[in-house]
Amino acid sequence: MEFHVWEPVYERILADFGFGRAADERARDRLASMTSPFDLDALSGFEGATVAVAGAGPTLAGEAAAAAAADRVVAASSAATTLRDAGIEVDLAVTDLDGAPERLAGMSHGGTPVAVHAHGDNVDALERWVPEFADHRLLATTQAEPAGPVRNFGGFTDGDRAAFLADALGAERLRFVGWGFDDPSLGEMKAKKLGWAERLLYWLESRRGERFGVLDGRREDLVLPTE
Ligand SMILES: Nc1ncnc2c1ncn2[C@@H]1O[C@H](COP(=O)(O)OP(=O)(O)OP(=O)(O)O)[C@@H](O)[C@H]1O
Ligand SMILES: Nc1nc2c(c(=O)[nH]1)N=C(CO)CN2
Repeated sequence: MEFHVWEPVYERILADFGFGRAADERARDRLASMTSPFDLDALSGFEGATVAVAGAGPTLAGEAAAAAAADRVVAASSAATTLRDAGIEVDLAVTDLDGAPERLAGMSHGGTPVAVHAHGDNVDALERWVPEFADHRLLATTQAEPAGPVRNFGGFTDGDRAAFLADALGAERLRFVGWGFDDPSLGEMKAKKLGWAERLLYWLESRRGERFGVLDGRREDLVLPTE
């Protein structure tokens, strides 16, 4: 997604959470200084594919077979390790290093590409964990304006960024596994972030002309983030 398309939505997210753009840019620049450009050609087989987008909701373990049935699997944060533990190959993990960073770093050395995201509240985690990843398997991302090796494909939480990445890689169909928007176990902040994830997925499906099954029965209460 072009940054000028993402930017107005990004500004709304910043305002809603009270996050600062300058802090995101500092984090992006720190990540840029620690990483090198990632060749997207390394992510083959997404073009025209059915891609499972795995979230870390409580239903994930029970839906692992649906992930395995897809052509490609993109998994958010701890969903990547859950699938891995279930014996399912993950083609791309997406993380802001909030959950299971050590295991994700290990997976990168084992061959899994990992999109590592910089934002204003994870600079310490970037400093601590980025050097532990296999450099050539680390795709650096930002929610601010892209700079140097750090890219912006759109999206906010790990899960919806995984979906925007699959879209950018040319996926034909997205199938959501391990997503639960009404998860009562989530604290206030996580629930609010998941609310934005849902809205962003609604935007993505409308841009793609697709209907994501995970949003069935929910659209009437959703407002596009551009409106
Ligand atoms: N019920 C759910 N609970 C938590 N995450 C969910 C749920 N449903 C979908 N997801 C998606 O799974 C992603 C990974 O969640 P996880 O708790 O492992 O990561 P996280 O690093 O805390 O996420 P983030 O930092 O993006 O909030 C979330 O970013 C969200 O997009
Ligand atoms: N500045 C900032 N950006 C974010 C944050 C956050 O806590 N702070 N959390 C995210 C997903 O958990 C994604 N982006």
